[in-house]
Amino acid sequence: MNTLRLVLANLRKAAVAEERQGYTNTGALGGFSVFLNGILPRLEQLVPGRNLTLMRQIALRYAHMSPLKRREAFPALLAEIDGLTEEAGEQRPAGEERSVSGEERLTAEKRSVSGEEQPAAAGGPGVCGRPSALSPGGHGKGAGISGFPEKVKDSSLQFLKGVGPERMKQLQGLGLETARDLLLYFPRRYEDRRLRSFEELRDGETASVYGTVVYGQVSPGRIKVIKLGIEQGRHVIQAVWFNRTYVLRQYPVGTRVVVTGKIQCQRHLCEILAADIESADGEGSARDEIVPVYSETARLSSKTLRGIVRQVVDRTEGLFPEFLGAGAGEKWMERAQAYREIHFPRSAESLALARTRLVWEEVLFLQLAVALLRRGPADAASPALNRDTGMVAGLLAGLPFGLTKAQERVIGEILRDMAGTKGMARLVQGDVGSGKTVVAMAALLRAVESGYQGAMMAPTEILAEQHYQSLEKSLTPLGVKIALLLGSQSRSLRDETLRRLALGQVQVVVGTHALIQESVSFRRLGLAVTDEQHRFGVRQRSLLRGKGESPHVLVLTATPIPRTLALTLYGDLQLSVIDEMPAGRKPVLTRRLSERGRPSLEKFMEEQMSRGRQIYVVCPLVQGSEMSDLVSAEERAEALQRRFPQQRIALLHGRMKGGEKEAVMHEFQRGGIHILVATTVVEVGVNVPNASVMVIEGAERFGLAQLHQLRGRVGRGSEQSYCILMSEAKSSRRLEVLCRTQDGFKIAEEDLRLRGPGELMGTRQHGLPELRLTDLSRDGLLVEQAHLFAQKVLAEPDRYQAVLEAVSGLYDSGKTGIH
Ligand SMILES: Nc1ncnc2c1ncn2[C@@H]1O[C@H](COP(=O)(O)OP(=O)(O)OP(=O)(O)O)[C@@H](O)[C@H]1O
Repeated sequence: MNTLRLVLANLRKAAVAEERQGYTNTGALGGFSVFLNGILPRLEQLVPGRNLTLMRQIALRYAHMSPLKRREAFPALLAEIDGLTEEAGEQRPAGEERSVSGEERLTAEKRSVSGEEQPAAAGGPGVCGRPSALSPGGHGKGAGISGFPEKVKDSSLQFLKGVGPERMKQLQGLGLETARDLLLYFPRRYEDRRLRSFEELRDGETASVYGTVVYGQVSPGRIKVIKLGIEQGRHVIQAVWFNRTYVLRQYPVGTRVVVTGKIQCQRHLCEILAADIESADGEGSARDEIVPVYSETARLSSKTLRGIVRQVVDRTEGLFPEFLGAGAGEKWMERAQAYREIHFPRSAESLALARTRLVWEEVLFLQLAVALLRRGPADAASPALNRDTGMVAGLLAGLPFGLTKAQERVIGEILRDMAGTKGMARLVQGDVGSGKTVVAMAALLRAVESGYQGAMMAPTEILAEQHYQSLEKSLTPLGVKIALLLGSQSRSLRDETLRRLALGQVQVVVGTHALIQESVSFRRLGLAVTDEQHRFGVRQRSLLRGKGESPHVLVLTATPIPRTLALTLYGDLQLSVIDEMPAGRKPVLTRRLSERGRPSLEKFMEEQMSRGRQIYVVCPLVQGSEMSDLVSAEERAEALQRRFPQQRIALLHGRMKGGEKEAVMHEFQRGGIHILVATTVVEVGVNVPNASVMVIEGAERFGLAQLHQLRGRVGRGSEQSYCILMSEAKSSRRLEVLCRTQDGFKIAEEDLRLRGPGELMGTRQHGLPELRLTDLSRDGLLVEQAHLFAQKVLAEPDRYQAVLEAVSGLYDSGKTGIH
C-alpha cells in the first residue's frame, strides 16, 4: 500500500469510527485533521501534495459539521474517500467494477461490530444479513473441512474462464489455489437484490432497482460526480457515483440496468448512491436475488470472485458424494446442494438450510478428527485399577484441609472409571485454584496401589517442578517412589530416571513433554494425566497414552471451556467439573490503574509487604526495546529495587536457564523474595498461597483467558487478594470484563466471542481444520447435534464407514502433520 493510500485508509477509519461512536463532538475526524496538519509537511515530500491538501480539507469540512449533518453526509464522504483511494492506487482492469462500495463495506463492518446479525439457521435473517457470523478473515487457507474427492481438491483454477496467470496470482494471494479452496471460500455476507419498484424505496435502505438509462452526465471539477437517470414507468430516479466515469461508457442511454445501492431521499426526491450496476439486457437476464459478497482485495473484487466461484459450482456439481445413508439425510439438505446454495442461494430459506447442513458437517468432521486422533491405534482393554490398600485414604487424611464436595464427587467419578477395563477418558475442568492437583494425586495413587505406574505431564517446566514438589510432599510419606523428568536435566540424571522407569522402580513420574520422547518407556503405565491448561494438543495426549497398554487417561484443564468448545474439542471425553472453590476464598479485588496511579500503587505494595504478603509483577516483555514503549521486566525490576531498597526483588522469565528459574521459584515459594517480577512464565498453575497481590503491566496486551490465569495466581489462600491492571488504554472490553467478574465460565465465553475459536482451540498449531462457517458462540444447537451424531459414528464405525472415510481421507498425517 503506498503512503497516500495508507493515509486515506486512516481517514476512512476515522470516518467509520465517528459513525460508530454516534458523532460525538470530540470526533475522530477532527483528530485526524489535526494529525494531518502535523504530518502534512513531511508527507508532501513523499507524495504529490494536492491529494493531501484535499484530504485535509475533506477531514476539516466534515469535522466542522454538526453531528446531524455529518451523519447525513457520511455516505458521500466515504464515496469521496474511496474515489480518491482508487485514484491513488492502480486502476482496476476494465470491466472489473467495484461491486462493494464503501457504504456496503461499512454496513458489514458495523454489523460485525455490533453483532447485529442473526444466524440464518435460527429463524432467518433479513436476507441481507450474513446467514451467520461468517467471521471476517475466517477465509484463511488451511486444512478445510469437507470431503471433496481428490479431483475437485486438486484441480487447478486455471481451467476456468477468465483465470489467467495474473488472476491466478491474485487468487493465490487469498490462499485460493484449487476448486476446493474456492468452494470453501464462503461469502462474508449476502445482499438482498430482489427488485423493488420506485414506490417501495425507503430512505437509508440498500435496494436494487430496475429501469432504463435515460440520461447520463458528469459534473466538472476534481471529484467527478456521475449521474445516470434510471426510468421506471412514469418515474425517474438518479443513480450517483463518484469518480467512476466508465459507468457512462458502459451503460449508455437506452441500456436496461439493475442498480444496487443506498437510497437517499430528501423531501420527495430520491437518489441512489450506487454500489453496483449490471446490465439487464440480453438473454433471459436471469439474475440472482440474493447475492454473495466475498472478502475482496484491492485487485480482486467480490464481483470477480463471484464469477469464478459460479463457474466452480457449476462444474463440480455432482462430484461431492453424500456420506449420509438413506434416512439419515432427511434432516439435512443434500451435500452438493448445500454447497451450491451457500454460494448462490435461491431464497433466504434455502440459504438457512444450506448453512445448517454445512455447519453441522463442519463441526461433525472436526469432532471426529479429534476423536480419531485421540483414540490411538487400537482400542484394547485398559487394566482395571481397582485395588484399595488405603493409599488414597492416607493421602486425604494427611491434607491440611478437607476436600470440597466437588472434589470428592470428581475423585469418586474418576476412581469408578479406573476400576473398569473400558479405559477412562475423562476431562476434569476446574477454575484456577479450585484444587485439581489433589484430584490428580488421588487418581495416581489408585494406579500405584493397583500395581501400575502413573505419569503426569505438565505444559511448562516450572509447573512440572511444582507438581513434583507437591506430589513428593504428599506421596513420598505413603511410600510412593516419584521422579521428575525435564528436557533441561543433565543427561546422566535423565538416563537414570529412564532406566528406573523402565524397570518399574519409579511409580509416579512428573514431567513436561520430555515424557513423550521416544526414549521413554514404562514398565506398566496404568494412568496418564495431562495437565493441559490449554497448552497441549490432542497429539501430545495420544502420544502419552501410547506409552502403555491403553492406560486410563485423565485430562485436567484450568480455564473453563464454553460448552460448545468443550464438545468440539473434548467431545469424546467424559466431563467432571469442579464447580466449587475451597472454603474461605475471597474474590480477588480487581482494579484498573493508569500510570498516574503508580505512586498510590507503590504505597499499597509497601503496605502489603509490611504485612508479610508477597507480590507478583507481570510484564509483557523481558527486555526493553527501542521499538516499543512497553515496560520490560528488567526495567521494572530495577525501578522497584530503587523504590524498595530493603526488599528482595527477583526476576523470572523464559530466557533464564531451567536451574535458575527453579531456584527463583523455590525461593519465592519459601517466602524469601518479596516481589517477583516476571513474564507470563508464571501464568499457568503457579501456586504460592502467600502471594496476595498481582500487578499486571501493560494489561491490554494480554488475552482475557491469560489475564484470568494470571489473576488466578493470587487469591489462593484465605487472605484478601488484589489484582491491579496497569493500562493506558482508554477503554478495553477485556479489562472491564475482568474487573466485573471472577467467573471463569463467563470469562471464557467472552473470550470466545472476542477472539474466535481458532485461536482458543489452537487448531492451527495442531494442524486441525479450522471452523470456517461455524460460530461456536451462536451455533450451540448444531454443535450439540453434531456431537450426538459423532457419538453414534464412533459407537458403530462399521455402519458409518462412509462418514469415517470422508474424515480420515482429509486428516491423515500427510495432510495435517499429525502422526
Ligand atoms: N479443599 C480445599 N480446601 C482448601 N484448600 C485447598 C483445597 N483443595 C486445594 N486447596 C489448595 O488450594 C490451592 C490451589 O490448588 P491447586 O494448585 O490444586 O489448584 P488448581 O486447580 O490446580 O489451580 P490452577 O489451575 O490455578 O493450577 C493449593 O494451595 C491447594 O493446596
